[in-house]
Order: sequence, then C-alpha cells, then structure tokens
Amino acid sequence: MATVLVKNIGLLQTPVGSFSHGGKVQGENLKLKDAAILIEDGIISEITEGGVLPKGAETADTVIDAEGRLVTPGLVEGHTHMVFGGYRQHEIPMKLKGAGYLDILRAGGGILDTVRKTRAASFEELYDKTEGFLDEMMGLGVTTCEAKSGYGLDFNTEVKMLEVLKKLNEDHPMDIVSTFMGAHAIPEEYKDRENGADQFIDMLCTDLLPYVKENQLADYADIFTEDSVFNYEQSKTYLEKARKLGFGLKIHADEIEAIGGSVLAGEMGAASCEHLIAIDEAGLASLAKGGVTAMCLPATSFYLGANFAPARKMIEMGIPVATASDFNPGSCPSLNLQFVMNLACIKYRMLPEEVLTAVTINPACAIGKGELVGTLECGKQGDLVIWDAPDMDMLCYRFGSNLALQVIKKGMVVA
Ligand SMILES: O=C(O)CC1=NCN=C1
Ligand SMILES: [Zn+2]
Repeated sequence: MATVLVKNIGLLQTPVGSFSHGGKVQGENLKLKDAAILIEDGIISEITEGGVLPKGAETADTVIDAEGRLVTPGLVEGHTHMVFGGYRQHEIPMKLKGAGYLDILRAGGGILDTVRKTRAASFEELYDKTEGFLDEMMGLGVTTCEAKSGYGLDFNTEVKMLEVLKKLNEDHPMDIVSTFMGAHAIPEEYKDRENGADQFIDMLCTDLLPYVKENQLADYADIFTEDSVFNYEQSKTYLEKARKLGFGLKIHADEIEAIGGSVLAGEMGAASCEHLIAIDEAGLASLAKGGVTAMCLPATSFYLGANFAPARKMIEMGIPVATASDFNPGSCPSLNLQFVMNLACIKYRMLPEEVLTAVTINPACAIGKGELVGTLECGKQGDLVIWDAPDMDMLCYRFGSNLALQVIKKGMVVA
C-alpha cells in the first residue's frame, strides 16, 4: 500500500460533507492550522491538526512538505466545451464593431463555425489538443473536470468527441465527466427545413441519446435553451427523453434571453443550470424549489462584456452556487479557474469561503462526483492543491498569476 504524507500544512481549508452547499452553508469551511494529511492508495485515511502527525507518518513512502502554506481540495471544473476544432479569434473585431453573440450565430458563424472545424478534425487532432488543455487546467489546480460534446451536431462527430473524452479519461490523471450536448445549436442541414429545430431534436432523441447511453459515453445531457436556438418545448422534449434514458440533466439557460430555461431546470430537478446571466424571478424561484445548483460562469460575462449572474441573490435564496470557466472557443476562450475565483469575488461579491465551495464540492455534486472529491475528508480521494498562498483571501486577491504550487491527484504529484 502506497502511503503519502503531506505535512506542515499552515492552513488546511475545505468545505465538509458530500452534498451541495447552499445559503449560509455555502460559506462554511473547515479550517485546520498546522495540519497534515495521510493518503493511502490514493484515499485520505487521516487528517490531523495542531502540529500532530498522523499515526502512519513515520512509515510513509512519500513525504511532501507544504512548508506552512494553504492546502485546499483539488479544484473541480464543472462546465467546459474543451473538445473543439479551430478557434474563433476573428470574432473579436466583429464584436468590437457591434456584432452580438446571437447575430454571429444567426449569420452561420459562432458555434456553427466551430462545428465545421470539429467535423473536419481527426480523432487524433482533437485528442492531442484536448490533452494539452487538461495539462494546463491541472497546472492551475484542477483535478476533476466536466466536458461537453456539442460541436458535431451530427451522429459521427458527436460520438467522435465523446470517444476522445472517454480515451482521455482513461489515459490522463484528470477525472473527466462527460456531458452529451448534441442540442447545442441547429445545424446548417436542418436550419432551412420547415420545423428544422423540431426535426433535429427528434433525431437527437431517436438516434444519439440512446446510442450515447447504451455505449456509456456520457453521464449528463445538456441543451442550449436560448432565443434563436432551442425553445422551452423543444428543450422539455429532449430532456424528458434524456431523463427516461437515465442521464443527469443540465440546461444552458438565460445566457442572453430568459425564455424559460431556468424555470424548466427547476421543474425537472436538473442537476445544474448554467449561465443565468438574464435569469428572472420565476427562474430563481424555480431553481430554489427544484434544488438545482446554479452553475455561474463569470469569465463568459467578462468576455462577452455582459452582465453578471445574480449569484449573491442566489446564495441568499439558498440556491447552491458553483462557478466554472465555460471554456470554449466562442464565449469564453479561457480555461483559467483561478481567474473565475477572482471574478466570483469581485463581480459576484462572494466571500473567499463561498468561492472555495463554488469551485470544489458544489461543482463536484453537480457532476455526480460529490462522494469522491470536492472536500478533504477521510474516505475521499487524495486530490489537493498546495498553494503559493497562506490563505483563501490571497487566492481571491491576487489575479493573473498561477498560485498553484503543487497539484496532487490520488496522492500523486501531477503538476
Ligand atoms: O459559443 C460557443 O461555442 C459556446 C456556447 N454555447 C452556448 N453559449 C456559448
Ligand atoms: Zn457552456
């Protein structure tokens, strides 16, 4: 049995409990001074404080000295579109000249531009590019992440994207949870048909959702419920089929227009609801009633020059808040979850303790990994970060630098 001792932890800070933390509990972190952690075969077996060493310390195979620094759970990235062909940097001058996100999409660009490039990319190209993103994310402190399909919008490419993620989950130290998001936009070949969107949803429900489930290629199904994309009824049809097949549910809702996506998320008890920049009172009430985690994406607001989701109000309503990057080539070309933490403080007015919960246990629960990761407790995976910082205030205060000094995954130093 391989045992790893992490000692001289100046401050060990973690949420406690394998459940989504909402309201007052969002800000409740355990803080242990002069702590140490013993990890046996990748699982935390003992945590001590006050300078006391764990019982098995003297026979540990590996000793890691945190030299008095902050240690938190490994970060959990709850929302990415990291498998994609090409980039969309040329949208920058278009946006600066006044084109909006939906204007570009309606003109056949945006997601559809990435769809063309992803369909043309080989499995190997997508694998190698995504592997690089996983390495970069891990270097920033992320030890578990979610990743969506959605740049194929046809059978073969959607499956290719999910196969890339399945192989990377086997090969890379990162734990990856896949989400099927074939309902990301209406593809060119359906756009000009009468009821093209309905026909496309029908194809997804008949062909792709069953295939993806039968081949265990994704745990969740997600849809872009938005003006000019999929409406409330189409979203409900798709999500009801997904739920019947056993998928967990997610909805991209109220990113630009509130057209009922967050109301639907609450009605269906989705695991999480994403974006929520434009959420209205009905949507907030529905999320609260349905126990849905709000997956807020501040770096997307930053890049789009848009408003920021009312995360503070969500916390006051008891809605569990997670924050994630939304890394994708169109609305958030950054995978930096530390920058998301800075923005969550500055723009959402979230306290450092609330931010830590929002990038650990809450996203972990939103992707079905709450029993395994997201907190530092006995029985959980030994996934942790040693930070070049004494406390969480420093992580929220310094922005633009990478403060992750050592990243440990199941007791192994991975970055
Ligand atoms: O624009 C993209 O590629 C990603 C996105 N999906 C829904 N909102 C943004
Ligand atoms: Zn997204």
